[in-house]
Amino acid sequence: MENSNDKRLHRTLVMAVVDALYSIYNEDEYADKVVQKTLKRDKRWGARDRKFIAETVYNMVRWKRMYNEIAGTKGFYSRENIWKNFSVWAVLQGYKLPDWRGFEETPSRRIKGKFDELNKIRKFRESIPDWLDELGEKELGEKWTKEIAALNQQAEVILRTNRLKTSPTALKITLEKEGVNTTQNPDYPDALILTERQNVFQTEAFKNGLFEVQDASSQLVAPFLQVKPGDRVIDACAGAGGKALHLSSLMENKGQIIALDLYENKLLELKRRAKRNGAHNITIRPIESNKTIKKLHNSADKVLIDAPCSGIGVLKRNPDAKWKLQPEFIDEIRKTQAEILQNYSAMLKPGGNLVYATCSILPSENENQVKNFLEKNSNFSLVEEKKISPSKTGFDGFYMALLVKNASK
Ligand SMILES: C[S@@+](CC[C@H](N)C(=O)[O-])C[C@H]1O[C@@H](n2cnc3c(N)ncnc32)[C@H](O)[C@@H]1O
Repeated sequence: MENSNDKRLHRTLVMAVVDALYSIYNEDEYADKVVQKTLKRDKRWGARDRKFIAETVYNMVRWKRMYNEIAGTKGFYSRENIWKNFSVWAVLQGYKLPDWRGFEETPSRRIKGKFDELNKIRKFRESIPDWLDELGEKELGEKWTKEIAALNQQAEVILRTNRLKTSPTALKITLEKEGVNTTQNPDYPDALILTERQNVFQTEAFKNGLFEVQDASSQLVAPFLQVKPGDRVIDACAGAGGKALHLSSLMENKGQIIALDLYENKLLELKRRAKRNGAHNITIRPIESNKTIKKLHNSADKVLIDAPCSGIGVLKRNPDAKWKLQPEFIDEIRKTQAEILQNYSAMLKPGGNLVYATCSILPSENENQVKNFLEKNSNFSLVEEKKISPSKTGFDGFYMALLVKNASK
């Protein structure tokens, strides 16, 4: 906790934070979208102002339960309650509270005492709902304590070099010329990690398709499928195409990638991104019914199932998901995962590779799904699996399993 008396709060910035939180809590809007919109509100805001708004909103969402407990504001989110939570945040950050209406009776010493007390209990310390804390402990045992702590750290901004257009070394130099400094990590060959958080979508390098923003763990999924130029690949849950674009780059634009998803709007976004990336070997196909899948039976050399999941592995990126996720949703998504794995694996040719991946760290969405699938499908075998731990890597939590469909059956 910082304790500097010259830290001052600026009313317009605090108002922007309160408005943003109001939208996130009451209008069911995603935190990242709300922050983006809020930052556009005043062109005079400089880099420090923008940083204050973005970081404060994320931190207040991330530690919401802790602030609710201290401020006594559980349950509903009137502006008055958001101001109360804000004053708790400000006291804990060492701000000298200005003489504004609403701040007069803030009990600074009691706030600090209550914080120390609650900090001893994991569900308060990590600011998560009871059910999530119970589920994490049930599934991961002792490991949960470290993982949830890591998932509460702010995510770094990571770029994936588009090798269809450039190399990581060349991109690093190009970005430096645009004022964006990055570092490399030998474990993630295509990745450039920003040394300082900034908006990279405005760079010419981005507009020219030289990179995409993609977490380091997520960058391990496409290479795990072991594609080669000329393959026919199905990306069965392609969404807006983070992995499909990477596959295209690994395939050097040769062969074919069929990108499927239930939602056409996501695939249309993929198409726009593919154009910017110069990725010409991706065809999009919305899944209209089981017929779409049946027509593709036994047709692919490689299948990627980047399955819909709880997203618990990417909480550092989406802290509002802690409040939006419901246990019933996770129960449903497990059923969907099992169905997808069973039905979509049939699109693979004998001898082909299948990768099942999620951005979850829960065994029930990961290795247990694969184990159940293998028990029912003796014509598949497990080649390798990777469980990516946020606490060990500092990046998102991911799971990926490489399966092969036996050639003889
Ligand atoms: C983890 S996201 C995919 C992310 C994407 N592959 C990427 O790298 O950017 C899972 C995707 O599965 C899609 N989905 C959900 N249910 C599906 C189903 N039954 N069949 C196919 N896709 C589905 C969702 O719309 C979502 O885009």
